[in-house]
Amino acid sequence: MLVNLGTPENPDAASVRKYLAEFLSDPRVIRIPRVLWWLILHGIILRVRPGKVAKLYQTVWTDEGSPLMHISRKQQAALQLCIQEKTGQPIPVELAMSYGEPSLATAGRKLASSGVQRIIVLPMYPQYSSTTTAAVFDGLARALKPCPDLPEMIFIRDYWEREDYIAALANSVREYWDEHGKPDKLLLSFHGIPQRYEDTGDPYPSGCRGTAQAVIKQLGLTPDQWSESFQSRFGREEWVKPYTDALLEEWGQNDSIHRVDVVCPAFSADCLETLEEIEEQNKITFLEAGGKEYHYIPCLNDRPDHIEMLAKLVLERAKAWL
Ligand SMILES: C=CC1=C(C)c2cc3[nH]c(cc4nc(cc5[nH]c(cc1n2)c(C)c5CCC(=O)O)C(CCC(=O)O)=C4C)c(C)c3C=C
Ligand SMILES: [Fe+2]
Ligand SMILES: [Fe+2]
Repeated sequence: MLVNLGTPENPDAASVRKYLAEFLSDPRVIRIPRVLWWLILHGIILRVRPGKVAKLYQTVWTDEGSPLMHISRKQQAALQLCIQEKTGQPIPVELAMSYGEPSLATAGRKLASSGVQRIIVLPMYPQYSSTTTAAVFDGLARALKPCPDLPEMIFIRDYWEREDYIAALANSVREYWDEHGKPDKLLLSFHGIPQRYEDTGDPYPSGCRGTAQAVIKQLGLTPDQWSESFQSRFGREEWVKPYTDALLEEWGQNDSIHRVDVVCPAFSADCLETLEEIEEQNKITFLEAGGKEYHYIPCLNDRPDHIEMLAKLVLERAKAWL
């Protein structure tokens, strides 16, 4: 079972409101006292944000729907094919989303009721976070509550330390540079979390820093040729730094930095946060601050080396079962 975050059904305010209401009600995501948060969420955020964010979704929406959903479906199909080729067995790959459809409940019950007795759960987050990976765990446990006969389950916690994952990332950057030349700076921009979450034990930022170090080592870049940063802040509290937008603004003003390339290794699939925030908004930030050239390097999506890596990851865990 592949699991990703989820996305609105349509790029309109009503769909985005429904999606945000579910996402932002998860105590793994927003950690402030429930009653206070309920008042803020329903009193302010869900009145103002859906309309604004729906417009952003419209800029990245495709004929096949939300990029995140469309790419997740392609990953699902490619992984199923790859596993079949490797094992000779038609092992079903189900797709589920933490928020929205196909929900963990829909996918979990479908598998359980079709007689599946062993499930490998693969949250599509290379770096573990309490806000994402643990939310999948909670959601699955909740979804399976009505099920009297639980299947056996393996829950994959993270996979950023795998050599083949790091190699796929490095390959994607190298291939991009073969075609488009090299930048003055490579920015590895990861989705952020509040600093308070790291301070109270969420290991996600350290996983991101570890990922960056490993990729950079494979690319052979020197310290002046790259940076890591954290994007997609939400709310007023301090998030993990450095902030992607602030760093790009600073680089734009720097006369010796003409071209920047940005890659987003915390995302296994392109989505609003990469295609709108990084590819569109932050490009404007960098260019308006004085930068000359800005390139966004896509996520691993359904690249063959990504799918191959995911298949190996899953089959290694399933070894005792096959
Ligand atoms: C590594 C993955 C992610 C982490 C960690 C993460 C933490 C996190 N996110 C929010 C708030 C929002 N995120 C939103 C979109 C979004 N987030 C991720 C991934 C991670 N989030 C993805 C893949 C997406 C894109 C979904 C899509 O439809 O394409 C949004 C919705 C958009 C918006 O309103 O801006 C919010 C809100 C918090 C608060 C958080 C950690 C505490
Ligand atoms: Fe997010
Ligand atoms: Fe965002």
